[in-house]
Amino acid sequence: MKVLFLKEMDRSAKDILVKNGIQVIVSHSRSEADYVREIQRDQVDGIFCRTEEVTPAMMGASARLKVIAKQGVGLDNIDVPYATNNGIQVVYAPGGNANSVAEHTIFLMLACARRFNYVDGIFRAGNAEVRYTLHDTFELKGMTLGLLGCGRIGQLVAQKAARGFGMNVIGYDPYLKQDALDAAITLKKRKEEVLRESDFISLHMPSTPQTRGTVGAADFALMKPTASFINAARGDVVVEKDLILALQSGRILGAGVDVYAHEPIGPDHALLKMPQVIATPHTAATTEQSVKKCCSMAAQGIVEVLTGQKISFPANHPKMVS
Ligand SMILES: NC(=O)C1=CN([C@@H]2O[C@H](COP(=O)(O)OP(=O)(O)OC[C@H]3O[C@@H](n4cnc5c(N)ncnc54)[C@H](OP(=O)(O)O)[C@@H]3O)[C@@H](O)[C@H]2O)C=CC1
Ligand SMILES: O=C(O)C(=O)CO
Repeated sequence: MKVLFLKEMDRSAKDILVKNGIQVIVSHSRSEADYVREIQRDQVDGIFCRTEEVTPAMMGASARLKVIAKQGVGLDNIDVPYATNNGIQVVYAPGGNANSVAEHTIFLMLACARRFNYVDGIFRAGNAEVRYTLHDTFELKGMTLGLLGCGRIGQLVAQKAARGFGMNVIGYDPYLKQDALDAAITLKKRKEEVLRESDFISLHMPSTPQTRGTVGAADFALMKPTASFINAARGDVVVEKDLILALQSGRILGAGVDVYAHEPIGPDHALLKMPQVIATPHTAATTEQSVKKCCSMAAQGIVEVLTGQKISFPANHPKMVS
């Protein structure tokens, strides 16, 4: 049995697979055509990905393909309907990176509240007296955080924000009920209520055909002009040009952004040009703990599909789609 890693993965993934008699091939391809050639040549049983696209052409290139594994949570880079229709299982790592992303979200909020880019830039440029001219910085305590999407990550953010920082947390999630949620969150029936009442809006919903492009100018228009927008979920859920305009026009105060409509972005991207934007290059889940956990969970999923053996532990269990 052979599994193709679309990029190099953490050692933990390879160790689990090799221990279970599965050969690992690490790809050096960067284009769909090259991946297809490799998959065709090696007739692999599995594909292991991070955020690389896994397309029907790639899945169709090996008659032996039984499993796609994702080191992470968002499955928007995998054509799941194609996999399902062709009997290919998709395994992933729900919750595996939730704490890292929740901590990163808090970091983005704090950095916005303290105008970190501005202060850091001016300090490095030689002005250590910026405290005398600094304005518009504030504590998180007492502020209202509005979550759009209250799943695993949203609920962890809520716990940290409410219990760690004394924030009020409200949320919108059309698929969850109040009694299924962490007590830190007060669920609102309408997204508009959350947008109007919050000092921070933080996005934690997946990118799906239903959510793509659903946060735009009308939503930014409802936010307080003193509010900041945080996105460590997916860039294409937001109409990025509307976010840029809302920031450039001062319609909203700032933003903390980890994900973009088209990744990777270059140094000339408008979001990187604004001091009121704290930007990271999709690193919210990039911690040692999260990478190891997600790699192990996804690798366990591959072993279960390819060998039929159950090796998982309840708290660290991969989820199968299709
Ligand atoms: N920046 C990064 O590195 C990372 C980003 N992510 C992103 O974060 C997303 C959330 O992750 P996680 O919390 O673990 O996932 P979960 O599935 O646990 O939570 C997502 C929640 O959003 C809900 N939801 C779906 N559509 C909407 C909507 N229109 N409005 C409000 N809520 C909605 C979902 O409902 P339902 O389940 O019923 O669809 C679910 O309750 C991932 O899908 C991924 O894209 C995740 C990890 C790392
Ligand atoms: O888990 C995910 O969805 C990620 O974006 C990891 O980088």
